[in-house]
Order: sequence, then structure tokens, then C-alpha cells
Amino acid sequence: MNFDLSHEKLFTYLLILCSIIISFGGVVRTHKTTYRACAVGRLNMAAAAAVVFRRNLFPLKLGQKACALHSSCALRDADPLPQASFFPPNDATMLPPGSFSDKVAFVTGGGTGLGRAMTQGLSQLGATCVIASRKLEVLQKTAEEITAQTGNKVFPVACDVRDPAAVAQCLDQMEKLTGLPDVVINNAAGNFVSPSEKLSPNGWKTIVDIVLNGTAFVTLELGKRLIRQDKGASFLAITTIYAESGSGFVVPSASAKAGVEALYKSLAAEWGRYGLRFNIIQPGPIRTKGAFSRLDPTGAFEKSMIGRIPVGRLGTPNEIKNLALYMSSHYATWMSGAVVRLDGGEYVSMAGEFNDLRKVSKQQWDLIEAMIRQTKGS
Ligand SMILES: CCCCCCCCC/C=C\C=C\C(=O)SCCNC(=O)CCNC(=O)[C@H](O)C(C)(C)COP(=O)(O)OP(=O)(O)OC[C@H]1O[C@@H](n2cnc3c(N)ncnc32)[C@H](O)[C@@H]1OP(=O)(O)O
Ligand SMILES: NC(=O)C1=CN([C@@H]2O[C@H](COP(=O)(O)OP(=O)(O)OC[C@H]3O[C@@H](n4cnc5c(N)ncnc54)[C@H](OP(=O)(O)O)[C@@H]3O)[C@@H](O)[C@H]2O)C=CC1
Repeated sequence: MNFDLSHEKLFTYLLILCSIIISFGGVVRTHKTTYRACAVGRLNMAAAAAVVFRRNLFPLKLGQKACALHSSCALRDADPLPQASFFPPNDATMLPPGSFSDKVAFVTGGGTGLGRAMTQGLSQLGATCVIASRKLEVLQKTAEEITAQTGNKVFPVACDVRDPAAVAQCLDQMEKLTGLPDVVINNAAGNFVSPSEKLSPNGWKTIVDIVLNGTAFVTLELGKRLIRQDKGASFLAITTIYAESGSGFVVPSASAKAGVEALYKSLAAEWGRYGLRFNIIQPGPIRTKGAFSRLDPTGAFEKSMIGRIPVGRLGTPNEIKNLALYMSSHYATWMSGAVVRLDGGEYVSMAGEFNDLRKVSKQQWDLIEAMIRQTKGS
């Protein structure tokens, strides 16, 4: 057997060994700092795994090695690219105050991440909001914080969107609290990266149930109730850029999000006659705990991801909020069946055959041009 114990590999093995020792309650002294083992040893394993990933993809400088064992270091954010200074995010709320006065909004997954930002925006502009997801405590905290900030009521309702009976109960509760909504945002989702050959049937089902079936249960049940009451409304679904292209390693999510897009485009055609509009936002990468902890848990991929975004940075929850508010508002009553991508240009950047030529330098271009010109007449 050939044991190739190069410097690089030896260091990686040492890291894993250290993390195992730490996991069992040891104490490691690096330079002047003592890192006591984390209460949960798994964190150290995760940190070591992160280091292994990062070292393979983006080799660490020597000075970073000591920090690399510490889980907080492993999950440091990647920097934006220089051109990002041309494109600063504007987090201010775009629509005029009162744009959603006397309106009721229902947001699934409204307790965290993008759902929370959209709820905050709707509430700030006058809407009474109902937010629904599984974790009532999380919803309650968000609801209290937003209500205190805006003065408009946010109601938390526990609901697992995978369960049609729970969805019906949640909507019953909503009808009692606020009446049926004018604005519906289907934002709840589940996802994780995994090689498809490792997916169990239940892994597949879990994601498809949350994303596609959950959106369908909420949308169909609400749609039927709105039609019965002859009440118009705007429906918005949050999908993702790979709903269009598909993507390896998130296959259940890609399949389900594509299904959501088909559902919304179909209903836009069928239910316009009942006063219902259906639109879709496809966000690019935006740092939220829910997404990044499941899609880039080691932090190893963020830098390369930012590298392929022409605008040179991640999006912000407030950028999605502003677009979602516009699409859900009375300014957008002519918009239905629309799919709007908001991704800093990432999708087209990944799609174009020649886009990697961005890496070619000025001198290299001179050389290439000369070579091409030499072919004249050949
Ligand atoms: C390239 C770098 C990328 C960086 C970031 C990129 C940003 C762009 C993002 C683009 C799109 C984003 C889309 C999103 O949807 S992000 C939002 C993500 N948020 C969430 O997922 C929040 C909710 N998630 C959850 O609650 C859980 O993560 C859940 C697993 C989806 C559901 O929880 P639960 O119902 O409790 O399910 P179980 O834990 O019981 O698991 C069910 C089933 O699934 C299997 N499974 C779980 N995790 C994995 C995994 N990592 N790998 C493989 N399989 C997994 C689990 O084993 C169960 O199956 P079985 O019973 O057969 O064991
Ligand atoms: N962040 C990003 O880069 C991108 C995000 N997106 C999309 O944006 C949306 C929001 O994601 P983000 O804010 O990042 O992530 P979060 O994880 O913060 O949001 C997901 C929300 O869905 C809720 N949820 C999950 N499962 C269920 C369920 N079974 N029933 C009801 N609610 C559920 C969660 O609440 P709870 O746990 O309480 O149930 C949570 O509030 C998602 O649709 C996601 O696909 C799209 C592209 C990029």
C-alpha cells in the first residue's frame, strides 16, 4: 500500500485527530489562547470538516492554521468583490408609507430569514400580518418584535404546511383573527445539499412535501376560500434560480421549486378571472441562517459563489423584501404569471459558455487577438 503522507495531508489528519480529542472533552492550547472544548463535541468535528473542505478548495495561509480549529473561525463570511462598491444594497423600504393600509398579508415561513424581512416590510407599510410555520416560539418572537417596531399587529400561527388538515386549521384561525388575506407569500421551504445517491425516499419526500405540496396545499385551500368569498388577492412564491436550470446536489429542492413555478404560472392563467394574481421571485444567494447552514455548512463555497456573481456580492433580505412588496402591491396589478430573477447576475454568469474569459488578462487578450488576426485568409 502506498501511504502518501505529504505535509498537506499530515496536517489534515492531525486536525481531525485533534478535533476528536477535543470532542471528548480535552483542552487545546494554541499560541496564547486556550480553546476549551465546546459543550457539544460535534461542533468541533464540524469545524475540522470545514477546515478540510476549505484547505482542499482554498488553501489556508500558515497564520490561519491555529484559528482554523475554532468553529466560529471556520464559518467566517467571505468578502465581496471590489466591484460590489458600485452596487451597494439599498435596504430602505421602497414603496410609500401606507401602501398596505387595511390589507391583510399571510406569509409562510415568516418567522425567519427572507420571510421575516418581507413580513417586516408589509407591516411597516400598514398591513396586518399572519405568519405561519412549525416553530411557534420563533414566530411569536418575530411577531412581537415586528409589532413593537411598526405598531401593526402580526399574528403567529403554528402550521406544518406538509399537512393539509393543519393548513386548513391554520386558515380557519386566520379567518377568525383577520379575515382572508389580500397578500399571500408562499416562502416556507426545506433544503439540504446531498449527493443524490445518498438520498433516502423520506429525504426526497420531506423536501418535496414542504416546498411543492406545502405551497400547493396553502395556495389551493386559500384560493378556494377567496373564490367562495369573491375576494381578490395577490399570491407570490419564492423559488430560486435553479428552479429553471436544475442543479445537482439539491435535486429534491430543484424539482419541487420547478413544480411550484409550474403551479403558479398555471394558476395565473386559470384564476385571473377570480381576481387572483400569481407571481414568482427567484432569489440568488442571500445569507440567511436557514439557507447557509444547510447549503454551505462549512463555509467553503461562499467565496467561489461570490466570484461568479457579476455584481460581486450576495443579496440582502431587504432587496427581496422590496421586490416582493412591489409585486404584491396595488402598483403591480397588471403583473401576473411573472417570474422575476433577483440574483446579482449569477444565473447568466453561470450559463454563458465564454464567461470564464473574465479571467483572461489584458496582455493575454493582446496575444489571443493577434493569434486570431493571423488566421485571416486561412
Ligand atoms: C454553493 C454554496 C451554496 C451556499 C448558499 C447558497 C444560497 C442559494 C440558495 C438557493 C436556494 C435555497 C433554497 C432553500 O430552500 S434555503 C432554505 C433552507 N431552510 C430550511 O431548510 C429550513 C427548514 N429545514 C428543516 O427543517 C430541515 O433541514 C429539513 C431536513 C428540511 C426538514 O426537517 P424534518 O422534517 O425534521 O426532517 P428530518 O430531519 O426528520 O429528515 C427527513 C429526512 O431527510 C433526511 N435528511 C435530512 N438531512 C439530510 C442531509 N443533510 N443529507 C441527506 N439526508 C438528509 C433524513 O435522514 C430523513 O430521511 P430518513 O427518514 O430516510 O432518514
Ligand atoms: N437564502 C437564500 O439564499 C435563498 C432562499 N430562497 C428561498 O427563500 C425562502 C426563504 O428561505 P430563507 O429565509 O433563506 O431560509 P429559512 O430557513 O430562514 O426559511 C424557511 C422557512 O420555512 C419554514 N418551514 C420549513 N418547513 C416548514 C413546514 N413544514 N411548514 C411550515 N413552515 C416551514 C421555516 O420555519 P419553521 O422551521 O418554524 O417551520 C422557515 O421559517 C425559501 O423559499 C427558500 O427556498 C431561494 C433562493 C436563495
